[in-house]
Amino acid sequence: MTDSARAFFQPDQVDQQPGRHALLVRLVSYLRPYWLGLAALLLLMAAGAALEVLPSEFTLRLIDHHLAKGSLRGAGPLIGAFMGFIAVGFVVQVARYGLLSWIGQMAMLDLRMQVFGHLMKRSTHFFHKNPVGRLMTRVISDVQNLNEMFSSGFVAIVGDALSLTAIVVWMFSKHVGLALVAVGIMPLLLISTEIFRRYASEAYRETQGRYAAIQAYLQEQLSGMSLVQMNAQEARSRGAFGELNQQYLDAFLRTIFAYAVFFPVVEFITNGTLAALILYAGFKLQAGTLTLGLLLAFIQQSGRFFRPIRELAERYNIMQTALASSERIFKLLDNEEQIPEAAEPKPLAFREEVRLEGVTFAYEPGGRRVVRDLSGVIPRGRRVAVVGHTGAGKSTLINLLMRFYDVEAGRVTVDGTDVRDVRLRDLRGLFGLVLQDVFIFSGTLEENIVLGRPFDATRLGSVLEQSQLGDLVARLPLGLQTQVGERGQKLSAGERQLVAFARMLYQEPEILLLDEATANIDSETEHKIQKVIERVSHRLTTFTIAHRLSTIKDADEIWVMDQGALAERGTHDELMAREGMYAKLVRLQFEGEA
Ligand SMILES: Nc1ncnc2c1ncn2[C@@H]1O[C@H](COP(=O)(O)OP(=O)(O)OP(=O)(O)O)[C@@H](O)[C@H]1O
Repeated sequence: MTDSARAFFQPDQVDQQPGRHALLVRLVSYLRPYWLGLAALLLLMAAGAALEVLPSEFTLRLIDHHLAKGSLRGAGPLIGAFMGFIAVGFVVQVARYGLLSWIGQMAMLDLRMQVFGHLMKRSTHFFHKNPVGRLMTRVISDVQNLNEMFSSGFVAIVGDALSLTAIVVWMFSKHVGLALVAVGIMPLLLISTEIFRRYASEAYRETQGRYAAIQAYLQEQLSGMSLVQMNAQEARSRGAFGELNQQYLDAFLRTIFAYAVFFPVVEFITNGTLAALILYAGFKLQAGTLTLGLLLAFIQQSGRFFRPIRELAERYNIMQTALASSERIFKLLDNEEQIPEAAEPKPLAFREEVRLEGVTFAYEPGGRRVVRDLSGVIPRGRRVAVVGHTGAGKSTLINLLMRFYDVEAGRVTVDGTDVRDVRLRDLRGLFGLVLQDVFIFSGTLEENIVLGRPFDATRLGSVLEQSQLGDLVARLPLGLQTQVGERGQKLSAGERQLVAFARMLYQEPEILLLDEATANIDSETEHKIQKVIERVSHRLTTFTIAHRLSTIKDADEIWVMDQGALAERGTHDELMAREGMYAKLVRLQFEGEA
């Protein structure tokens, strides 16, 4: 992998250590709509905690009151009550689990929708900087981590704390000495948990970032697999993937090491405490100040007592992962890279012209100017074509017209109104865009043409005919209802382009923006399409970018771009007579074709 690619796929590091408090406060705000459910959950957890001590109470009574006397006579009500409590405990557990999952899932749904909605408003620039796989991790894994935090971290810690309190209260109420021995372990456990936490948390954060990097790389490689295979780049791809995986593994091994040491240490401490408990009880039993039933009940209870403390580190990790996830999600939600909407949008009317006035633009602030002081008019109903060398800035003009980017200097106007002063959707609604790279959604052919706009069978029929798609539809057994596959893979490149044409015509735009739009179509179909364009361009305004100059000979005005500036403009005949850059381009192409 090259250094630049490596940098692109690196995990997006969060700038600073998270302000935990602020993160938690912000996270909790997502639970606010479900406060009633949360209150019920708290009650259920309190009931669950009270039920925690019941088995020990049962052991104690059964042994001391019945078994110690060598008979189970009269134990019926005790056993009956215990069974009853088990049934109640069962219902409480089910309700608690159900409610917990419901609240968690609802909050996650809200958050996921918010993140997706936020992504939809980001600018093209933002998407060029952030790999798709990484953004997918935000919406899927990171949000899922938050759900884990809610169910296994945050709420579980509250549940554990309630259980611990119930157990400690029970222990002290039964035997202060034994209770002190059991509780005496706590500082030791807490210290070892803290040491573990410090070591593991950094490695854990890194693991998460590395994971997102693998996902981002994988997504890109899978999308471009045919290119990889075509160029025999499998070994290189595998190498790069291996490198990312190795980094993930290294980080992961560090967390595993922490676990490998931590759990035996905790086991050692808890077993030691159990031994101390039995030793202490031995003396007390001899002295007759303790019953066997109480000792067994204590041992039983101490198992429940250690479990939450032991799990604290696990819960902490879940919290840590989730906090890192929330930090990344919030960083994304706080990203404001978007094309700003006008504060007081003006109405948009296109009756006369779209005008570029001294437009200058660079993709990166302070970077190379891709368009330089360019002025031009696209009058309504006219056909303007742009030609020029590769990289001259032709497609960039489309980006500026549709406001995928904003100009650095100068302005773009529609009937005198700056495009920055009108609503984005109004502006973009003016244009119908057909690019060389057509994006097709999975779904049916019809869905791809109508694209969520109101269905109109007559319009669809006319569009099919105009875009020369009718033949294809007639050939397909399911016609318009044919599934086109992911990114339209079941269609040929030319067919995809015809679909893009149909989609654009169905939209009924006022201005057609065509960027190399007929590049993938065979000559015969292209000829037909040119006829369509010609026909619609009598009622619509067209702005065409073309490499094949024969297709734009009839344009009302041709702009010849050179390194971001307009080198020449005029009709085909005028430009040919000028013997300048355009004439040279035409001649070159003519010779090439000959
Ligand atoms: N998103 C981007 N970020 C940075 N630079 C870009 C970006 N898109 C395009 N460029 C650069 O801007 C310049 C103009 O690109 P543009 O796509 O407008 O050229 P073009 O004239 O349409 O070329 P072609 O005929 O090959 O389509 C190119 O040098 C390109 O490298």
